[in-house]
Amino acid sequence: MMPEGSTPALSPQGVPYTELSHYINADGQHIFSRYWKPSGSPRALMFIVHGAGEHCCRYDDLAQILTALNFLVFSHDHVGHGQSEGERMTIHDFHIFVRDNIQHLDLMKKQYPDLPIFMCGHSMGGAIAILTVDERPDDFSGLILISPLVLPSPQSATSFKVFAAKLLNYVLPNLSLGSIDPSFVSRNKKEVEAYTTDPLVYHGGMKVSFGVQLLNATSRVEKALPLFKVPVLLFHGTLDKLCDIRGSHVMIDTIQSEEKTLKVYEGAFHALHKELPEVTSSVFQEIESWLQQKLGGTGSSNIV
Ligand SMILES: O=C1N[C@]2(CO1)C[C@H](C(=O)N1CCC(COc3ccc(F)cc3Cl)CC1)C2
Repeated sequence: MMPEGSTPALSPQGVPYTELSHYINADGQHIFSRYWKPSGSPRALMFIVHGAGEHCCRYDDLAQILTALNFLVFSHDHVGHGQSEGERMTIHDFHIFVRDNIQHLDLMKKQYPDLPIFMCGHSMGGAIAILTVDERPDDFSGLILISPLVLPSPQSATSFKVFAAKLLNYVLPNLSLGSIDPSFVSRNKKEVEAYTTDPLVYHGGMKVSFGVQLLNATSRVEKALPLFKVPVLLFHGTLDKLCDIRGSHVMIDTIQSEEKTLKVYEGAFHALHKELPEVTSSVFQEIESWLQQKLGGTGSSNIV
């Protein structure tokens, strides 16, 4: 029974959190979490980190591929996103995303203390992933990045816009910089349609204050790269207009990891895991073989 007079906390969609898997972050906010479990006992954990304005349930396809490899996949909606609490796409310090990531990581390490852990981040989620691994390098066996935010794209952050954003942040932090153009997300029309019609995706404008936090993130990422040693598998499309492919080239040239691979997809847009079939199937195959090689041996459900 709920204590006298208190109503159950509801998700932004009006669902009681008692009915949703979630954890409570350091600010007391309900963070919607998601788990995809393999049929057999898991041989490793994969922590998926979503990007700006979207949510973790958009990673169902990737999660299915991974559970078939006997990975237990877990993720959550960042504060201000999807089914988690918090004003939509509003953050006063980018590190909050990293802090909440580490809390979820520690919850899962407690439950599965002996399993290797990998992380996969897309776009802004790539920046969050890089900064999470940078804080806990010994906790991760590898990092997969799908068009990560390392350098802001010249479109979204011209030097004037950067200057204006930082100045405006003091006077009009809630001014909108405009919303993400769905046609930049993918060449796959069905995926653009899915993105545009997804009620859990935030389609409002990006606040100046959020843009400034993203710029903070890119400078923190650039400072972290020279000390980065975890194995990395990177993917980027040459026609990505949302996150500059130069960021992935800078990353692959700067990190100290012995194992580092960058796969470039000619002509591809931003969300490579939701691109034209030949791109997305190639990305999933590359991820599968990279993980199998990291874990040594097949271990997939079909016995060969
Ligand atoms: O499938 C997917 N992918 C998504 C959506 O759905 C793309 C989105 C995502 O994370 N980003 C795309 C937009 C980009 C804007 O960047 C800025 C804007 C203003 C500014 F001042 C400084 C920067 Cl850096 C950040 C990263 C996740």
